Amino acid sequence: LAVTHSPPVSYTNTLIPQRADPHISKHTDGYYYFTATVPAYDSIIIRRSPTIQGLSSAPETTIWRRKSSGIGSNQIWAPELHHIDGKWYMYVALGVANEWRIRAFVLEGVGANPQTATWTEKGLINTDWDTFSLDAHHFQVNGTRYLVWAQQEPTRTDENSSLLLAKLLNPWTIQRPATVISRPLLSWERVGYKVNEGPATLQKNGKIFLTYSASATDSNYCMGLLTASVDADLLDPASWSKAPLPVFQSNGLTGQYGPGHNSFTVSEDGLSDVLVFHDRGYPNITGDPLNDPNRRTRVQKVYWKVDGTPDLGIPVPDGVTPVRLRSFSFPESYVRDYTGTSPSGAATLADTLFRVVSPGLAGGNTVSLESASRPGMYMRRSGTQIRFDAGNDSPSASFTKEASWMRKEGLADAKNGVSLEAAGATGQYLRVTGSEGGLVVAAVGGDSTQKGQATFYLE
Ligand SMILES: OC[C@@H]1O[C@@H](O)[C@H](O)[C@H]1O
Repeated sequence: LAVTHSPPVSYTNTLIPQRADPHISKHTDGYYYFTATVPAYDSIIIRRSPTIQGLSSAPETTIWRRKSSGIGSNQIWAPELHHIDGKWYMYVALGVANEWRIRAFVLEGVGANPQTATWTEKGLINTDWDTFSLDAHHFQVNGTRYLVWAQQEPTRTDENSSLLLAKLLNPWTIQRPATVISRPLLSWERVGYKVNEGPATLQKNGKIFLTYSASATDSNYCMGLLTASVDADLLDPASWSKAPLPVFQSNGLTGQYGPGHNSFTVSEDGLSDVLVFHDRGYPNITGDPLNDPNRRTRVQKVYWKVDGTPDLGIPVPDGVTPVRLRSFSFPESYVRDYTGTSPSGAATLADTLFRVVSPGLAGGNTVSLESASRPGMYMRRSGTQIRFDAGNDSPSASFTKEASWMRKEGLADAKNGVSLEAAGATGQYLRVTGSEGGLVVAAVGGDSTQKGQATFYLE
């Protein structure tokens, strides 16, 4: 299985404050379309931009507003915009005033640009049960259109929602009966509320990866992963295997809490998969988390494991998204963060994420590598060894120099690779010593092995 390697992405988080359940989709007109839940739960908005980062400042159009009575006169949750057979469809959960009655609903939009399209109501998605239903997501596999959504099963009222799947007869009508493909049975799915919701899909390597969110929408909120083969009978629950542990969750070191209700899109160059999700920048919430307006939209790159499955890693810190440095000499190993003077054990994706700080701590045209999983920790040379140490507000001159590097063309691949020469130590380069990721700083002569050890690909 060919592992997907793609150039780094560069986005700045937070992308959009106070926008939850973010849905970004790239359309054939070259625009990214964004919709999400607004804190007042009273309208459906759309933004568009030729770039993902541009969505942060793009004007927001309201295409639908809360009604005075009936369905749509209360919560408006988790809209998703899909273009199907030449028309736009907005899947959204709508509530009814003065009662806890939320149901999945569909709007249809006619017009090239959904911000100016003519929107009409196609009505409720008629499922088998008249119960709490939300977070409908449309996807297509081998030409068949499916809808997956969250709904409370009438026989399991001690739980809030399971994930249901059905074929679509048309964009607003499912083929019944639907199939339950996942229930909130694992401990991490049942903290605060017993929830499986916010499904999203990504297809690659002959597989369909369905992420979903679990537990209450506070810092316990996290994401799970269901996987099936694209050739399987997706309506057979046995076709889906569930990851036993969360694949994305709160991270105190990066300051990200309750990440979830994601969508997937692709980078501008079309080469990278991009995870779009919401979280908060603080763990503690007073009152019902749904009344806290600060779920914000964030984006980061999806990496792929050698077994062809997605690796979401950790929610990265605020600021510019990090990169990985893959070794030229040891193609499946990466520069990694570690404590002490050498790495031990297998590296996680998180260990290999670095922010390229430019200019570096030594200023000028140096760069520094800051660990994204341990913000504030910098890669520095200590004699011929490499350590990761905390920079502080007034780092010593020796620290800034030892933690700064000259970014050069790759010694073994000038076109695509990079090499890092120690600032203030001409000819001394960062070199990886083996597939376990040990690092040294040493001279590189004409020897191709040494040049290879000193060359990295940014991802
Ligand atoms: O944001 C409103 C709701 O909160 C989450 O629980 C759901 O996924 C979403 O529909």
